[in-house]
Amino acid sequence: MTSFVFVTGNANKLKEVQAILAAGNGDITVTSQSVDVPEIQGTTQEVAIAKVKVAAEKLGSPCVTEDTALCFEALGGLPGPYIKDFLGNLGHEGLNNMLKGFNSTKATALCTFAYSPGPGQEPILFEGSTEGNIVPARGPNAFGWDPIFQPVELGGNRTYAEMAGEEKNKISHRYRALEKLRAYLSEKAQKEKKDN
Ligand SMILES: O=P(O)(O)OP(=O)(O)OP(=O)(O)OC[C@H]1O[C@@H](n2cnc3c(O)ncnc32)[C@H](O)[C@@H]1O
Ligand SMILES: [Mg+2]
Repeated sequence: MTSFVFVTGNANKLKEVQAILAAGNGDITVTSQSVDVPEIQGTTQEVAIAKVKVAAEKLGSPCVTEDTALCFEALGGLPGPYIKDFLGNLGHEGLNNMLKGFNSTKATALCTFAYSPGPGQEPILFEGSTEGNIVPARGPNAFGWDPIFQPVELGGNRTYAEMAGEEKNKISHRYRALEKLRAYLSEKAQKEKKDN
C-alpha cells in the first residue's frame, strides 16, 4: 500500500481527499501535515509548483499539496488561484455581483495536485476540472464556494453544496485531479516493487 503526505491547512480538502481515496480500491492512503506555505502570484501551475517546493523543503521529504482555483469565463479566468481572497472579502453575494453586466456566468473549478519527490526535485502536477455556472447561493454553507457553483453535470440544477458528498466526489475537480495522482503513485509503487 502507498501513502502520501498531504500538506494543507484546509480540513474540508482533507476530508474529501480521504473520502475519495476510501471509495477507490484502497491502494493509496493519505496522512496530513498542516504547514503554513506562502502562495505566490502567477498561473495556477506556477502557484502549485512554488507551493509544493516550499512544503518539501520545510518537511525535508516527499509531499503533496493542492491548489483550487475558480475561473470565471467572463473575467478571463480570474479570480482563478486568488479565489480564496476574493471569497473572503466579497462573500458569495459579492462573487455573484462581480458578474453583473457580463453575459456569461460560466466558471471552471480547477484542482491542481502537486507532487514533490523531495527537496530540490522537480514537482509533477495533476489537474482536474469541472464546468459549471456561478449562481446565487443555495445549500449548506459548509465549504468555501460550494453554494454558488452549479456544475453542468448531474442534471445541472444543483450546486455543489446541494449535492451529497458522494455525488460531488464523483464529478468534482478534486476527484478528477486525485484520480491522476492516484494512478501515478500506484504505478510508481508497482515499478519500485519490481525493481527491488
Ligand atoms: O492549505 P491549503 O491547501 O492551501 O488550503 P486553502 O484553504 O488555502 O486552499 P487554496 O489556497 O487552494 O484556496 C482555495 C479556496 O477555495 C476554497 N475551496 C477549495 N476547494 C473547494 C471546493 O471543492 N468547494 C468549495 N470551495 C473550495 C477554499 O476554501 C479556499 O477558499
Ligand atoms: Mg492556501
